[in-house]
Amino acid sequence: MDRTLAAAAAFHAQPIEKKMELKVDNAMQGYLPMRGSTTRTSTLNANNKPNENEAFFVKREGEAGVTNRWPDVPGFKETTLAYYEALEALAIRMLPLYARALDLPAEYFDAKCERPFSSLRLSHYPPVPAYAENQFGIAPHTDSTFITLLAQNKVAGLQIRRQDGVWIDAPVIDGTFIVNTGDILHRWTNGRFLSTPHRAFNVSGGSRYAIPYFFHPSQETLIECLRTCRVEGEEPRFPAMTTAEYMAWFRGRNYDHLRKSAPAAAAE
Ligand SMILES: O=C(O)CCC(=O)C(=O)O
Ligand SMILES: [Fe+2]
Repeated sequence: MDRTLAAAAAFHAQPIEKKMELKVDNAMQGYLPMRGSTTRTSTLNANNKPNENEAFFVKREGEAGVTNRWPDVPGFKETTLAYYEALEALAIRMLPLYARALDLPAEYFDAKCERPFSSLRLSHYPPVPAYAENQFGIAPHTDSTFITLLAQNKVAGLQIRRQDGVWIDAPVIDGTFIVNTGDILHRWTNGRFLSTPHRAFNVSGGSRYAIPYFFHPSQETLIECLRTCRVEGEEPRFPAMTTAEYMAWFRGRNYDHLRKSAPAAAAE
């Protein structure tokens, strides 16, 4: 955790020209500049201002279609890949908990998440002394994931929205992870599991880094209402879509460099 947070700091400390050499591509690999995203998929808030953060994305090394881009930062590749592997293993170990909680066989999700279509995000939130109206470090949203494993931050700033609509500060507990349920699990369970609304600011006066690991099922896995999540005769609330289809829609809306090529379909 500490080493990966340090790698995030080292990456973002580079001059902007170096970072721009690895500018994010259509597969969401590389560097997303400041204000390069606006969280448009969110139904929580009319997000219309770009997010006050910059980020670097690492995808699953060795996965078909993945060509990670690596900066000239000593140890960066080794550190981030080791962290990636450890978090992938942790997420996979958690799958039986979800399966059992949904009255499914413990191994139900294992084969569907064999090659997780995941990513690691290394974000930098520069200090913003006073956020404007409707401006955030990252705007209110839910993640697209099955689950997100978010290493606890040394610098507070993450807030979570309770079901009654009140935003609360996520408690900072050293050495732990926050596990956020994402939209894929929400859809798969026909809305039974709620994806966690959250947002972040940085009013600390110094830099803030975050290293969420976004865990998704395999690309070809069909996310279709689980049989234990609806009663006989009830219609699924969400159309069935593969992980890859869902992600294409999600990214097309939120990331400026992908907007033109975004598929128009499938808005909820
Ligand atoms: O900065 C944080 O603590 C949360 C980041 C986040 O929610 C995201 O990148 O999706
Ligand atoms: Fe998030």
